[in-house]
Amino acid sequence: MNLGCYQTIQFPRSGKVRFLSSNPLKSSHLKGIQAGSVKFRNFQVSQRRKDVTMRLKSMLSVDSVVEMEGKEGVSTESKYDAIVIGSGIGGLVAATQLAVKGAKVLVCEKYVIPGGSSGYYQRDGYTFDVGSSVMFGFSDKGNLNLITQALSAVGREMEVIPDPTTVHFHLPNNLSVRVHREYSEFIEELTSKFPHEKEGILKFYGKCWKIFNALNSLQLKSLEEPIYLFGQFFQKPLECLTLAYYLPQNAGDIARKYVKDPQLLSFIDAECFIVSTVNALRTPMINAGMVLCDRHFGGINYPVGGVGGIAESLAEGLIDQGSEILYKANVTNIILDQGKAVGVRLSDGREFFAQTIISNATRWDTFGKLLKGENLPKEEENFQKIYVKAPSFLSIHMGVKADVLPPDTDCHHFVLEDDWTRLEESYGSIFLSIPTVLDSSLAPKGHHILHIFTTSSIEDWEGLPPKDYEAKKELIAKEIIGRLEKKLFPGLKSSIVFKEVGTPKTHRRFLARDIGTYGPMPRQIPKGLLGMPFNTTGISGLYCVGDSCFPGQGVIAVAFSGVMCAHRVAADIGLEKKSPILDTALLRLLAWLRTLA
Ligand SMILES: NC(=O)c1ccc[n+]([C@@H]2O[C@H](COP(=O)([O-])OP(=O)(O)OC[C@H]3O[C@@H](n4cnc5c(N)ncnc54)[C@H](O)[C@@H]3O)[C@@H](O)[C@H]2O)c1
Ligand SMILES: CC(C)=CCC/C(C)=C/C=C/C(C)=C/C=C/C(C)=C/C=C/C=C(C)/C=C/C=C(C)/C=C/C=C(\C)CCC=C(C)C
Repeated sequence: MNLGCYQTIQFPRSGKVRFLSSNPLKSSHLKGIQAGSVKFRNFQVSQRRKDVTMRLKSMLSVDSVVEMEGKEGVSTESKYDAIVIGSGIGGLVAATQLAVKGAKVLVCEKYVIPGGSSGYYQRDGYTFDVGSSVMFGFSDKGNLNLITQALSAVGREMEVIPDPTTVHFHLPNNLSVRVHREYSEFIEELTSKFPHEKEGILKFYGKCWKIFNALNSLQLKSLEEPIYLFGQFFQKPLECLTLAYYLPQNAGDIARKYVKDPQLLSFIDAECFIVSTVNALRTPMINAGMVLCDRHFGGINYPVGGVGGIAESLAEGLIDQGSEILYKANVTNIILDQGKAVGVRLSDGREFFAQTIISNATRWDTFGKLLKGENLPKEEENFQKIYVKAPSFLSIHMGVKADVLPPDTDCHHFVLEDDWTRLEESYGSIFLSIPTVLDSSLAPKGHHILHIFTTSSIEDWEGLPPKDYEAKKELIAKEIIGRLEKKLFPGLKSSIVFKEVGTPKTHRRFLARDIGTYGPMPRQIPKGLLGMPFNTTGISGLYCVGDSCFPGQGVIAVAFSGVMCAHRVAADIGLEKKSPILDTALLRLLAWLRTLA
C-alpha cells in the first residue's frame, strides 16, 4: 500500500501494519493496526497528519485512527543510548533488554520484517519458518527459558504447543531413535537399542544433567561483568566451579569415558551435529548439556502461528518501551570517531549516532564489511584463527497433501541412511521439520508443510549462469526429496503442491550472513567454549551479539548472548552497577583465557 512517502507492510499473521518512510524525519512515526484502529505517533505536520488519517481510514477500512503520545522521531541528529545493527533474535533480545532498563535504542534492520534466521515468509496460504524451528528455552519453568523471559520482559507472552518428540532419528543400520519429551522414555528407548551400554548411557546423560542443573541454578547475565560474576561465584560456588570445569571440555571426550560402542558414539555425534553442525568431539560440553537436557526439562515448544511470531512480538515490545526499529535500513558502515564506535551509516546515506553500537551481523561481516579500512583487532584475529564459517544450507520449503504422512508422524526428523561417515558431508544428512503436525493453521486445510534442509557450501552455487543455477537447484532438491520418499514417505513426490528451493546464496541475500553461513564452527578440536568471544570487542563502544558470540549457534544461545550484551552495555552506559578496576582486570583475564583455546 502506498501512502505518499509512507510505505506499509502488513504482518499477515497478526494483521498489524508497519509504516516505513524513506524520509528520515518521518520514518517510524506510525505504528500498529489492530481491531479496527490505527495507532501512530509523533506525526509532526498536522495538515499532513489529517490527510494521512483520512487516507488510512478509507484505504484500510478501519473505524478510527489513534495518535499515540509522541517521542522524538528518527532524525540524523538523534542520539540513542544504543544502535543495534540487525533484528535477529540476538539483536532483538539485546535491544529489548536494554530498553526495559531505560535505554533508548534504535534497531536498524536490512530486511522488511524482524527475525533474521528466525523470520518467516508466506506463500499460497502457507506460513514457512525461514530457518529455526526447534525451540529450546520456551517453557514456563526454570532459569533457562530465555525466550519466554525475553518476551515477558516486554510484556509479551505467546501460546505454545508442546512437542512430544524433539527429533526422530533415522540412522544407518536402521537405527531409529525417538527423543521423547519424557527423559525416562528417551532413556528407555535408547537403552533398548544398546542394552549393553545402559550404564554408560546413564553416566553420559547424567553429566549433561549436572551441567544443566548448574546452569539452571544461576541468574544468567554477562560473564564479562565482574560484580555479577563474582556475586554468582559467592552465592553458588559449586555450580560455578562445575561450569568452569566443563567450560574447556567437549562432549565427545566425556562420552568416550563412559561409552565404548562405536554406533552409540556415532549416535551421540548425530545428537551434537543437529545443534552444532560438527560431531561430539568438537561440540562444547556446556552446550551439549544445555540442549540434551532442556528438551526434557522445559521441553521443546512451538509457538502458535509459527516461529516468526517471536521476533514480531519482541519488535512490538521494543516499540512499546519507547525504542525504535527501522526496516529496510541496510547498515554499510560503522562510524568511528577517534577509534570509538559512535554511529552507523546506511546504504541510502542516512547516519545515526549513539553512545554504543551493537552488531547482530556475524563477526565476519562486522569486522570484514562494516568497519572499513580498520585493522582487524587482535581479539578478532584470535577468533578467526579458532573458528571458521560453517557451511550454509540448501533448504526446500514444500506444501504437500496431508494424506502422504502416516498417522502419528513426528514434527522433526533427522535422516542419515547408510553411512555414518557422511554425517558432516554436504547433502549427507537431511533435517526435516513438519510444523503443521503441531500447528495445522500454518497450511491450507488438508495440507502439511515440509521444511527440508541439508548442509551445502556457497562454492557449489557460485559462478553458474541463471539457467544452470535453477537446473542444479531442481536436480539436488529432487534427489533429497527422493531420499525422503524412499526412507519415510512413499508417494511424497506426487503429493507436492508447492515447492521453493533456497541455496546458500539465498541465505546470504536474505539473512545478510557472509557466505550464508550457519555460524562459527571450530577449525580443529576446540577447548570447549573457552575460545568463544563474548560481547565486547577490540573497538571501544562496539559490541557484538548473536551466534558468533558465546555460546554460539541456536536461538536460545543467541538469546543468552543478547541478555549478556545488554547487561554489559547497560553497565557501560551507567544503567547497571560497574567497577572500572574490576572490569579491566576481568576483561584482561578473559582475553588471556581465550588465547589458551
Ligand atoms: N535453521 C537454520 O536454517 C538457521 C540458519 C542460520 C541461523 N539459524 C539460527 O539463527 C540464529 C541466528 O541468530 P542471530 O541473532 O545471530 O542473527 P540472524 O542472522 O538470525 O539475524 C541477523 C539479522 O541482522 C540483519 N543484518 C545483518 N547485517 C545487517 C546490516 N548490515 N544492516 C542491517 N541489518 C543487518 C539481518 O537481516 C538479520 O535480520 C541462531 O540461533 C542460529 O542457530 C538457523
Ligand atoms: C567466565 C569464566 C571463565 C568462568 C566462569 C564459569 C561460569 C560461571 C560459567 C558460566 C557459563 C554459562 C552461564 C554458560 C551458559 C551457556 C548457555 C546458556 C548455553 C546455551 C547453549 C544453547 C545451544 C548451543 C543451543 C543450540 C541449539 C541449536 C543450534 C538448535 C538447532 C536446531 C536445529 C538446527 C533444528 C534441527 C532440526 C531438525 C532435526 C529437523
